[in-house]
Amino acid sequence: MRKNILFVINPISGGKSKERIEQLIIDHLDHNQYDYEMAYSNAVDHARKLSKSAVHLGFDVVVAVGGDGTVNEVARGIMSINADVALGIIPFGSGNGLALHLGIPTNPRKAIETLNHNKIKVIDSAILNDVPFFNTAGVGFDAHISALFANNKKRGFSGYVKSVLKEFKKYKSQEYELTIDGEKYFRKAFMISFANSTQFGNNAQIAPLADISDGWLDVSVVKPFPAYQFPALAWRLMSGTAHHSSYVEIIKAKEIIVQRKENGAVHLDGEPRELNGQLDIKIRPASMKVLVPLTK
Ligand SMILES: Nc1ncnc2c1ncn2[C@@H]1O[C@H](COP(=O)(O)OP(=O)(O)OP(=O)(O)O)[C@@H](O)[C@H]1O
Repeated sequence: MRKNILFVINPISGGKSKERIEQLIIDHLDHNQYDYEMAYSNAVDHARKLSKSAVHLGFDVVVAVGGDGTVNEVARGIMSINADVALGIIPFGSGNGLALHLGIPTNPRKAIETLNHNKIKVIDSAILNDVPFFNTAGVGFDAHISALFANNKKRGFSGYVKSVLKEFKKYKSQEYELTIDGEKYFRKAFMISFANSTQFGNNAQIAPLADISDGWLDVSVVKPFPAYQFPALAWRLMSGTAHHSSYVEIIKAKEIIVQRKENGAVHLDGEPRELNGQLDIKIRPASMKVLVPLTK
């Protein structure tokens, strides 16, 4: 049976031109299987609305052409109406954490070909104060960076690295009270990630043992560390060995309540939100269908 597929293209994600994408879709999508349409998001939250309308209209697949923020909006749009509709991803962001975790090629032609294979993986998602996320959420330094980076017109990896190095010198770790599945943990932390997948993006693995379909989140607490340890920790992230660092503690969780001494930025899939007071994070097992490569 033929399927209807909508491509939701974020024109600004990753600071990358999307000029070629329409032609690549025309050339490489299997037109025997799919009737396609394309739409461009024009502002924050528009991709969610486009995706929601597509599901209302009976589309079978909605594809996010962008990074984790676009994936988040498209997936939220799907989930709000009918979680049986599949999410596709053509990675075009700065980090592309979920796509990289799922093995979706960063080459756009290959990512389009992945859609033709029709292989579905059912993944978990999670909610933070009722807002869904699919890859990682967090508080502390990475949320602070995502808040700064969101106001920076120049997206992309090099801008990100510059912000990280500049802010690292100034940032102060904070105290948190975590209630993880009923048990209390008091931690001073540089940052805390609530990881559904292994990585934030760019293969930086904050929770190397996370499994996106196991019904658990990995809470990864990065403790305060001396500046000279920064390169060693960065190496641990990039080599998938963060769990072996004495500065990293990882706790499996289904529900986490976070109390903070000071309010501060929170990120969901890399996009910042100002959320004050208590944070309540819960896993939603097997709640989203994603088109993935045959090998996954
Ligand atoms: N036309 C637009 N103008 C401004 N912002 C937009 C537009 N369309 C979408 N957005 C917003 O762009 C934000 C960033 O998108 P996205 O996260 O996909 O890219 P990225 O941050 O470069 O990649 P990653 O999250 O993988 O690092 C999203 O939060 C989305 O709401």
